[in-house]
Amino acid sequence: MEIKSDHPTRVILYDTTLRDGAQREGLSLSVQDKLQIAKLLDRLGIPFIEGGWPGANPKDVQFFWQMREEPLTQAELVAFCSTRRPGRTAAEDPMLQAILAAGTRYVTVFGKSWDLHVTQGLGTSLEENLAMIRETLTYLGSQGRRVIYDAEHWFDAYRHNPDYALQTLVTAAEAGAEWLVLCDTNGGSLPHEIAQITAAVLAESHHLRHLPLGIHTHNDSGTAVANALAAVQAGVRMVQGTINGYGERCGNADLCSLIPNLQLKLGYTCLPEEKLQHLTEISRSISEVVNLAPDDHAPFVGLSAFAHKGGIHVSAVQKNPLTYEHIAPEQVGNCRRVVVSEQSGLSNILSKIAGFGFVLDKSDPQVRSILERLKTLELEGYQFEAAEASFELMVRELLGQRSHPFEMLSFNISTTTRSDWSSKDWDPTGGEADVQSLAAVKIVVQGQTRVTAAEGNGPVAALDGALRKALLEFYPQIEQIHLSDYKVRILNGQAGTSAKTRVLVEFSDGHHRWTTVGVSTNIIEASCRALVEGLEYSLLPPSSPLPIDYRSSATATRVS
Ligand SMILES: CC(=O)SCCNC(=O)CCNC(=O)[C@H](O)C(C)(C)COP(=O)(O)OP(=O)(O)OC[C@H]1O[C@@H](n2cnc3c(N)ncnc32)[C@H](O)[C@@H]1OP(=O)(O)O
Ligand SMILES: CC(=O)C(=O)O
Repeated sequence: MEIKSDHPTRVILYDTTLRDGAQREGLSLSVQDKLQIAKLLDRLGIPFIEGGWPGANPKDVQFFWQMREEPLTQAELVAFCSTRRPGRTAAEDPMLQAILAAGTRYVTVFGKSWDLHVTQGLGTSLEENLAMIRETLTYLGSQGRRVIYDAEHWFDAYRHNPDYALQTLVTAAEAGAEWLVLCDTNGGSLPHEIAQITAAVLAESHHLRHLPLGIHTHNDSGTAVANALAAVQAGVRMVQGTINGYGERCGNADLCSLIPNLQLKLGYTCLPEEKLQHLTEISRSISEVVNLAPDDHAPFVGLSAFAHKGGIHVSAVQKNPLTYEHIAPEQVGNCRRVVVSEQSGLSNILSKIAGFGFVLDKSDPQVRSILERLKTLELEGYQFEAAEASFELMVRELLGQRSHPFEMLSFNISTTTRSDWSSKDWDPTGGEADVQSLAAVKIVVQGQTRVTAAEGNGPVAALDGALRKALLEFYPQIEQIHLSDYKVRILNGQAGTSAKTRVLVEFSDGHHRWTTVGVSTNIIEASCRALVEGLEYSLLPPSSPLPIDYRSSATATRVS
């Protein structure tokens, strides 16, 4: 397929997550990860996917090799490399042989534009750098490769020595480049500078064989996306960036922001409309593959990008989403969320409890009592936006809809050490059971009292074990439930050992996750409250498909 920028509103996307993105500190991709990401980008409809620098490391060589077995469905896979080294021919340069061996139709070559880099980085003459650009591109062209030319440090180069910078671009154009990409490599430029310098390059188009221009920006000034948008508005037709803005130092231009801004705000076409709706899913899938927690606050695709917390906002959004949303979340495959906290008003409560199946009116005193209880508990240290399962149980309690599948009457926990504990080297893993906890619980389940005990390497594990022992007999589904996260926060540190502790416990049944909260001056009690609520929540019947309408009578009726 021919990838062209012949329509005035078409912007060609070029993804470099697998190359420049992989230069991010803390990110390391296996060949399998790279293959998976390439497929996700292909599915999103990205036309150019830069796969890596074959020859720079054996992993990238292997990746390109494997990609031959599993070709992409619509995207062009691109191999990346530098111009030849000074003082040798292109054909002799092993890097260029590795690039050819990668077997892609397109290659991207980066060359020096800034005289400072030529004399101090490469340690060669300005003439030799021009020869390196010319001979590399000519050689790759003679081997049947189509070349995208990345002009490294373009904007700094142009500011320092515009004549020489332009000579490098003219050289690349005359040597057969198909695209000239202006790179803000150090990420130091601001949008107005990008716009001015891009316009100056476009004014020289007749010397550049009227080749289309691209933009590649870094986020060191926090303006990578704005800079890329400024360049597009000035006339470039290719945008290079990475998913989630991964990249060296402060990252590259984030395609997850760029694409919707270009497409939904500025009227350019980058992706087919139906593909844009996959953006959130692809962003999160890629963060999963690279093993980095997604940024919840990322524009467009973050979990909180359309989460409304302030009561004023929720009230208005329910009347018309345009009041506090810049686009409809569905356009990028995200969704609107309402969170409950001390910042809530009645509208937050109504919206949230409708999700639990309860439909009430704003004028209903029960709604106000839920709101008041929420605010009182948040003052005591609870945090319900992070613990929606506890919030649902509290709502059910206040509406007389909490079923209490069991009741914990009391618990007793002891922790003992081995006799030689103080003389042993400390093992932070708890290793050889130097410390053991024993928990006993007394609970009533379906009218029957049970006393059970269990050991664990800590008090919470022992308590969890004892509770499960009692519950399994009545609720075998408890077997599937496990604790997936446990967070502790000291709320008033200055109070020392009598400070309040907030415990958040996350549970999972392998399909769903839910979180509960407990607050107490005693960390064991706070944990126990969160534990008990988490297990109780798992025993709630599945949400009723029809919400229950509390508006017309005291007795609940289903809304049809
Ligand atoms: C702006 C960018 O993001 S460019 C891409 C940057 N990415 C990376 O560097 C990741 C991959 N890099 C690597 O694996 C290694 O650096 C390699 C394999 C490329 C080179 O490794 P080495 O040969 O050991 O060299 P080293 O990394 O120490 O130095 C880089 C060399 O490339 C040269 N070089 C830099 N840019 C260019 C260029 N455009 N054309 C030719 N040579 C270049 C430097 O002058 C330096 O050469 P020198 O050793 O003669 O001084
Ligand atoms: C080519 C490239 O990655 C840069 O100049 O930033």
